[in-house]
Amino acid sequence: MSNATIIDEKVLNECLNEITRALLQSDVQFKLVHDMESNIKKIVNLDDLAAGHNKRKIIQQAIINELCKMLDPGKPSFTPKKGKTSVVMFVGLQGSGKTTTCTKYAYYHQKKGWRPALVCADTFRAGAFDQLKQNATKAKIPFYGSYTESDPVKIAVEGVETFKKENCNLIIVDTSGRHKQEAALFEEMRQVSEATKPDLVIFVMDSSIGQAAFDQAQAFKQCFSWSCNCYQNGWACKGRWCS
Ligand SMILES: Nc1nc2c(ncn2[C@@H]2O[C@H](COP(=O)(O)OP(=O)(O)OP(=O)(O)O)[C@@H](O)[C@H]2O)c(=O)[nH]1
Repeated sequence: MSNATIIDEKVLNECLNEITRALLQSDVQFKLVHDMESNIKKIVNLDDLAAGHNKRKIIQQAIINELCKMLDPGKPSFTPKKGKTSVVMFVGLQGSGKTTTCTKYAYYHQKKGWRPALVCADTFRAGAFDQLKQNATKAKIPFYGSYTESDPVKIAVEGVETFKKENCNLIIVDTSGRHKQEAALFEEMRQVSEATKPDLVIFVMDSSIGQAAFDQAQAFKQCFSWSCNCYQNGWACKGRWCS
Protein backbone atom coordinates (compact mmCIF):
# COMPACT_ATOMS: atom_id res chain seq x y z
CA MET A 1 0.00 0.00 0.00
CA SER A 2 2.83 2.43 0.75
CA ASN A 3 4.12 2.08 -2.84
CA ALA A 4 0.73 2.51 -4.55
CA THR A 5 0.04 5.85 -6.22
CA ILE A 6 -3.72 5.41 -6.20
CA ILE A 7 -5.46 3.86 -3.21
CA ASP A 8 -8.39 1.85 -4.51
CA GLU A 9 -10.37 -1.30 -3.62
CA LYS A 10 -7.66 -3.53 -5.14
CA VAL A 11 -4.90 -1.98 -3.02
CA LEU A 12 -7.04 -2.24 0.13
CA ASN A 13 -7.80 -5.92 -0.56
CA GLU A 14 -4.13 -6.72 -1.17
CA CYS A 15 -3.18 -5.04 2.09
CA LEU A 16 -5.89 -6.90 4.04
CA ASN A 17 -4.93 -10.21 2.41
CA GLU A 18 -1.36 -9.75 3.57
CA ILE A 19 -2.46 -9.04 7.15
CA THR A 20 -4.98 -11.89 7.34
CA ARG A 21 -2.44 -14.33 5.89
CA ALA A 22 0.11 -13.34 8.55
CA LEU A 23 -2.47 -13.73 11.35
CA LEU A 24 -3.68 -17.12 10.11
CA GLN A 25 -0.11 -18.34 9.72
CA SER A 26 0.40 -17.39 13.39
CA ASP A 27 -2.58 -19.63 14.27
CA VAL A 28 -5.00 -16.84 15.17
CA GLN A 29 -8.62 -18.08 15.19
CA PHE A 30 -10.26 -17.81 11.73
CA LYS A 31 -13.44 -16.09 13.01
CA LEU A 32 -11.43 -13.33 14.71
CA VAL A 33 -9.44 -12.71 11.52
CA HIS A 34 -12.55 -12.77 9.35
CA ASP A 35 -14.42 -10.34 11.64
CA MET A 36 -11.44 -8.01 11.69
CA GLU A 37 -11.26 -7.98 7.89
CA SER A 38 -14.99 -7.30 7.39
CA ASN A 39 -15.02 -4.57 10.08
CA ILE A 40 -12.17 -2.75 8.33
CA LYS A 41 -13.98 -3.00 4.99
CA LYS A 42 -17.13 -1.57 6.61
CA ILE A 43 -15.22 1.33 8.21
CA VAL A 44 -13.13 2.19 5.14
CA ASN A 45 -15.67 2.88 2.45
CA LEU A 46 -13.41 4.19 -0.33
CA ASP A 47 -16.30 5.16 -2.65
CA ASP A 48 -17.80 7.48 -0.03
CA LEU A 49 -14.54 9.25 0.81
CA ALA A 50 -14.48 12.76 -0.64
CA ALA A 51 -11.43 13.90 -2.61
CA GLY A 52 -8.74 15.33 -0.36
CA HIS A 53 -9.09 12.65 2.30
CA ASN A 54 -5.88 10.85 3.10
CA LYS A 55 -7.08 7.32 2.28
CA ARG A 56 -3.78 5.72 3.28
CA LYS A 57 -4.01 7.23 6.79
CA ILE A 58 -7.69 6.27 7.15
CA ILE A 59 -6.91 2.62 6.24
CA GLN A 60 -3.89 2.52 8.55
CA GLN A 61 -5.93 3.88 11.47
CA ALA A 62 -8.79 1.43 10.85
CA ILE A 63 -6.33 -1.49 10.82
CA ILE A 64 -4.63 -0.33 14.03
CA ASN A 65 -8.00 0.13 15.78
CA GLU A 66 -9.25 -3.31 14.76
CA LEU A 67 -6.01 -5.06 15.77
CA CYS A 68 -6.09 -3.32 19.17
CA LYS A 69 -9.76 -4.29 19.59
CA MET A 70 -8.75 -7.96 19.26
CA LEU A 71 -6.53 -7.60 22.33
CA ASP A 72 -8.84 -5.38 24.37
CA PRO A 73 -10.53 -7.31 27.23
CA GLY A 74 -13.24 -4.61 27.28
CA LYS A 75 -12.94 -3.81 30.97
CA PRO A 76 -10.48 -1.75 33.01
CA SER A 77 -7.49 -3.61 34.38
CA PHE A 78 -7.20 -4.41 38.09
CA THR A 79 -5.62 -1.76 40.29
CA PRO A 80 -4.73 -2.39 43.93
CA LYS A 81 -6.76 -0.31 46.41
CA LYS A 82 -5.11 2.25 48.69
CA GLY A 83 -5.28 1.32 52.38
CA LYS A 84 -5.88 -2.38 51.63
CA THR A 85 -3.57 -5.34 50.99
CA SER A 86 -4.20 -6.93 47.61
CA VAL A 87 -3.18 -10.49 46.86
CA VAL A 88 -2.44 -11.41 43.25
CA MET A 89 -1.83 -15.01 42.23
CA PHE A 90 -0.03 -16.02 39.04
CA VAL A 91 -0.96 -19.28 37.31
CA GLY A 92 -0.25 -20.95 33.98
CA LEU A 93 1.43 -23.75 32.08
CA GLN A 94 4.98 -24.89 32.81
CA GLY A 95 7.56 -22.40 31.56
CA SER A 96 4.98 -19.87 30.33
CA GLY A 97 6.79 -16.99 32.05
CA LYS A 98 4.98 -16.74 35.42
CA THR A 99 8.04 -16.03 37.58
CA THR A 100 9.44 -13.51 35.10
CA THR A 101 6.08 -11.75 34.78
CA CYS A 102 5.56 -11.78 38.58
CA THR A 103 8.75 -9.84 39.02
CA LYS A 104 7.93 -7.41 36.21
CA TYR A 105 4.48 -6.88 37.75
CA ALA A 106 5.97 -6.27 41.20
CA TYR A 107 8.65 -3.94 39.82
CA TYR A 108 6.08 -1.95 37.82
CA HIS A 109 3.95 -1.41 40.94
CA GLN A 110 6.97 -0.62 43.09
CA LYS A 111 7.85 2.18 40.66
CA LYS A 112 4.27 3.48 41.03
CA GLY A 113 4.68 3.74 44.81
CA TRP A 114 3.15 0.44 45.98
CA ARG A 115 4.87 -1.89 48.45
CA PRO A 116 4.95 -5.24 46.60
CA ALA A 117 6.30 -8.57 47.89
CA LEU A 118 6.84 -11.90 46.15
CA VAL A 119 5.89 -15.35 47.51
CA CYS A 120 7.25 -18.48 45.84
CA ALA A 121 4.56 -21.17 46.16
CA ASP A 122 6.25 -23.30 43.49
CA THR A 123 7.52 -26.36 45.35
CA PHE A 124 7.47 -28.50 42.22
CA ARG A 125 10.34 -27.28 40.06
CA ALA A 126 13.86 -27.48 41.46
CA GLY A 127 15.40 -24.02 41.42
CA ALA A 128 12.06 -22.17 41.35
CA PHE A 129 12.70 -20.45 44.68
CA ASP A 130 16.27 -19.52 43.70
CA GLN A 131 14.98 -18.02 40.45
CA LEU A 132 12.38 -15.89 42.22
CA LYS A 133 14.91 -14.93 44.89
CA GLN A 134 17.41 -13.82 42.25
CA ASN A 135 14.79 -11.77 40.37
CA ALA A 136 13.43 -10.22 43.57
CA THR A 137 16.88 -9.33 44.88
CA LYS A 138 17.77 -7.63 41.60
CA ALA A 139 14.55 -5.61 41.70
CA LYS A 140 14.92 -4.94 45.48
CA ILE A 141 11.56 -6.54 46.27
CA PRO A 142 11.04 -8.57 49.50
CA PHE A 143 10.44 -12.29 48.91
CA TYR A 144 9.31 -15.39 50.78
CA GLY A 145 9.85 -19.08 50.07
CA SER A 146 11.29 -22.28 51.47
CA TYR A 147 13.88 -24.86 50.45
CA THR A 148 12.41 -27.55 52.70
CA GLU A 149 8.62 -27.12 52.86
CA SER A 150 6.86 -29.13 50.14
CA ASP A 151 3.30 -27.90 50.72
CA PRO A 152 2.61 -24.89 48.46
CA VAL A 153 -0.56 -24.01 50.39
CA LYS A 154 1.41 -23.67 53.63
CA ILE A 155 4.10 -21.52 51.99
CA ALA A 156 1.55 -19.31 50.28
CA VAL A 157 -0.38 -18.71 53.52
CA GLU A 158 2.79 -18.08 55.55
CA GLY A 159 4.13 -15.70 52.88
CA VAL A 160 0.89 -13.71 52.68
CA GLU A 161 0.63 -13.45 56.49
CA THR A 162 4.28 -12.42 56.82
CA PHE A 163 3.97 -9.63 54.28
CA LYS A 164 0.62 -8.44 55.65
CA LYS A 165 2.38 -7.93 59.00
CA GLU A 166 5.15 -6.03 57.18
CA ASN A 167 2.55 -3.68 55.66
CA CYS A 168 3.14 -4.71 52.07
CA ASN A 169 0.07 -3.68 50.10
CA LEU A 170 0.57 -5.89 47.05
CA ILE A 171 1.43 -9.54 47.72
CA ILE A 172 2.18 -11.56 44.61
CA VAL A 173 1.99 -15.36 44.81
CA ASP A 174 3.91 -17.31 42.16
CA THR A 175 2.72 -20.90 41.64
CA SER A 176 4.00 -24.04 39.88
CA GLY A 177 3.31 -24.57 36.21
CA ARG A 178 0.48 -27.01 35.39
CA HIS A 179 -1.55 -28.34 32.49
CA LYS A 180 -5.36 -28.74 32.27
CA GLN A 181 -5.04 -32.55 32.22
CA GLU A 182 -3.19 -32.61 35.55
CA ALA A 183 -6.23 -32.84 37.82
CA ALA A 184 -4.26 -33.21 41.07
CA LEU A 185 -2.18 -30.13 40.30
CA PHE A 186 -5.32 -28.18 39.46
CA GLU A 187 -6.78 -29.19 42.81
CA GLU A 188 -3.59 -28.00 44.52
CA MET A 189 -3.88 -24.65 42.70
CA ARG A 190 -7.50 -24.35 43.84
CA GLN A 191 -6.38 -24.96 47.43
CA VAL A 192 -3.68 -22.27 47.22
CA SER A 193 -6.29 -19.89 45.90
CA GLU A 194 -8.85 -20.83 48.58
CA ALA A 195 -6.27 -20.34 51.32
CA THR A 196 -4.90 -17.00 50.12
CA LYS A 197 -8.15 -15.51 48.72
CA PRO A 198 -6.51 -13.60 45.87
CA ASP A 199 -8.13 -10.39 44.64
CA LEU A 200 -6.89 -11.23 41.18
CA VAL A 201 -5.62 -14.35 39.43
CA ILE A 202 -3.37 -13.69 36.46
CA PHE A 203 -3.05 -16.38 33.84
CA VAL A 204 0.26 -16.22 31.96
CA MET A 205 0.30 -17.73 28.51
CA ASP A 206 2.94 -18.14 25.81
CA SER A 207 1.26 -16.76 22.67
CA SER A 208 3.26 -19.07 20.41
CA ILE A 209 1.03 -22.04 21.37
CA GLY A 210 -1.64 -20.52 19.13
CA GLN A 211 -5.26 -21.64 19.41
CA ALA A 212 -4.38 -24.29 22.02
CA ALA A 213 -4.31 -21.30 24.37
CA PHE A 214 -8.10 -21.14 24.33
CA ASP A 215 -8.71 -24.56 25.95
CA GLN A 216 -6.05 -23.99 28.56
CA ALA A 217 -7.36 -20.51 29.42
CA GLN A 218 -10.87 -21.88 29.73
CA ALA A 219 -9.77 -24.72 32.06
CA PHE A 220 -7.89 -22.31 34.32
CA LYS A 221 -10.75 -19.83 34.31
CA GLN A 222 -13.25 -22.53 35.34
CA CYS A 223 -11.05 -23.42 38.29
CA PHE A 224 -11.34 -19.85 39.63
CA SER A 225 -14.81 -18.80 38.60
CA TRP A 226 -16.09 -19.37 42.15
CA SER A 227 -14.03 -16.56 43.61
CA CYS A 228 -12.25 -14.20 41.30
CA ASN A 229 -11.44 -13.12 37.78
CA CYS A 230 -8.96 -14.90 35.61
CA TYR A 231 -8.59 -13.00 32.40
CA GLN A 232 -6.31 -12.85 29.44
CA ASN A 233 -5.12 -9.39 28.77
CA GLY A 234 -2.81 -10.11 25.88
CA TRP A 235 0.20 -7.89 25.98
CA ALA A 236 2.69 -9.22 23.52
CA CYS A 237 6.27 -9.14 24.67
CA LYS A 238 9.00 -10.87 22.70
CA GLY A 239 6.55 -13.30 21.16
CA ARG A 240 4.69 -14.08 24.37
CA TRP A 241 1.36 -12.97 25.71
CA CYS A 242 1.44 -12.22 29.39
CA SER A 243 -2.08 -12.48 30.63
N1 LIG B 1 11.09 -14.39 24.99
C1 LIG B 1 10.53 -14.34 26.19
N2 LIG B 1 10.99 -15.17 27.10
C2 LIG B 1 10.42 -15.12 28.32
C3 LIG B 1 9.38 -14.22 28.65
N3 LIG B 1 9.03 -14.45 29.94
C4 LIG B 1 9.81 -15.44 30.39
N4 LIG B 1 10.67 -15.85 29.42
C5 LIG B 1 11.67 -16.92 29.51
O1 LIG B 1 10.97 -18.16 29.53
C6 LIG B 1 11.62 -19.07 30.44
C7 LIG B 1 10.62 -19.53 31.47
O2 LIG B 1 10.22 -18.39 32.24
P1 LIG B 1 9.75 -18.51 33.75
O3 LIG B 1 9.39 -17.14 34.21
O4 LIG B 1 10.72 -19.28 34.55
O5 LIG B 1 8.44 -19.38 33.54
P2 LIG B 1 7.52 -20.06 34.65
O6 LIG B 1 6.14 -20.07 34.09
O7 LIG B 1 7.70 -19.40 35.96
O8 LIG B 1 8.13 -21.52 34.69
P3 LIG B 1 7.70 -22.77 35.66
O9 LIG B 1 7.76 -22.25 37.06
O10 LIG B 1 8.71 -23.82 35.37
O11 LIG B 1 6.33 -23.19 35.26
C8 LIG B 1 12.79 -18.31 31.05
O12 LIG B 1 13.95 -18.67 30.34
C9 LIG B 1 12.45 -16.86 30.82
O13 LIG B 1 13.60 -16.06 30.69
C10 LIG B 1 8.92 -13.32 27.64
O14 LIG B 1 8.02 -12.51 27.83
N5 LIG B 1 9.54 -13.43 26.43
